Amino acid sequence: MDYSSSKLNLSPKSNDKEEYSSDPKAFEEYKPLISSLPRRKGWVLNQFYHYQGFWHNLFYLEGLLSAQEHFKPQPNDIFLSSVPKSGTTWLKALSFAIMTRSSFDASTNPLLTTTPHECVHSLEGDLAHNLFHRNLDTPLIGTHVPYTSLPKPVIDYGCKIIYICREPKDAFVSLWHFCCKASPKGVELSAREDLDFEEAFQLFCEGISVFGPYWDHVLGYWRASLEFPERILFLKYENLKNEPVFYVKEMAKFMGYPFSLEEETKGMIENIVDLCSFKNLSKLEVNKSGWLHGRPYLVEKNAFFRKGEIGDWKNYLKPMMVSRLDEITKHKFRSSDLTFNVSSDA
Ligand SMILES: Nc1ncnc2c1ncn2[C@@H]1O[C@H](COP(=O)(O)OS(=O)(=O)O)[C@@H](OP(=O)(O)O)[C@H]1O
Repeated sequence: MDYSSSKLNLSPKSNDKEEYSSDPKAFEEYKPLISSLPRRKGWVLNQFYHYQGFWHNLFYLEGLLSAQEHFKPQPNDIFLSSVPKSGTTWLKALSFAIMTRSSFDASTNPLLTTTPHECVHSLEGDLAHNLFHRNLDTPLIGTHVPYTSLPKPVIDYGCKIIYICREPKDAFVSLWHFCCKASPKGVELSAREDLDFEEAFQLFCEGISVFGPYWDHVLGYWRASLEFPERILFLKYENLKNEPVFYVKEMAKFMGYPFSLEEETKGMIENIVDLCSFKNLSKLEVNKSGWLHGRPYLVEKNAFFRKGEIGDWKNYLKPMMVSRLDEITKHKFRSSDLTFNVSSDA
């Protein structure tokens, strides 16, 4: 099996415009709708469009519209869903390693030579921009699409979904760093307008971030997971970080690939946790250098591996910012029993 993205023909072209799609004609039909949507200044790309209650950049919006119209899942597909910067890369790696563990040993796993984002393609990104051609060997699909915007067959077929979320202050800090490393196509990073931290913070608080409002995205999947617990597994980055073995076991059970007693005794769960750890993945050559293709902006693969810690917000947010974000989180989640440890000492 070749998990690289080369088959997908998603390499960035040197003349890619700032807001491009892989084949502009493929999305022509969505132009009238898109041009009628409310829009705002985005973070990396110029515009965010407001669609079905969430903010999207053009590339992913076109992908989403196409997925809503054309995408047919297989009933055994498992969707790995998240708001950006909540643990997507890690979730992809873990799910891929769980699902493929009988096909590979420690020295042959594709994760050693292929990035997690190329092992598990994204619905509104890679797949939608490549007419949904996919590798059916591993029925895993990544997505940042909000629950209420998922293509209807994903819900109707009862596809399983694993959702990961992260404490919002850490998610914001991670997103800001990532956006500083991403550059619109055709624009040198050094020539790019700086992304002002305070301005990004203000936008994030107003709900204007990619696939945001952040809180609404989390709440959508949280409520759905309470309604359909057999179909949606809701994870928090912090819990996965603190108790990886427990949660990897839960994930495998949920996915329908439970660990046998023999596998557990042999330390298979620990092996997967180690393979997919930040420490291990971030030092692999494949994740250290080169560009990740198939994105609407230019970004190096190492931008997906920064620190991988809980509580890095303490190094960036002023006290006023901390209380503002904590207040928004409390307010937004007030009618749910969803909590993050929002105290400033977390
Ligand atoms: N294996 C592993 N373990 C723990 N943490 C990890 C791992 N891989 C990536 N990361 C950290 O996750 C942050 C990136 O978030 P995402 O993967 O959701 O980004 S994306 O949505 O796919 O663009 C980003 O967090 P920050 O370090 O806080 O910026 C990454 O460093």
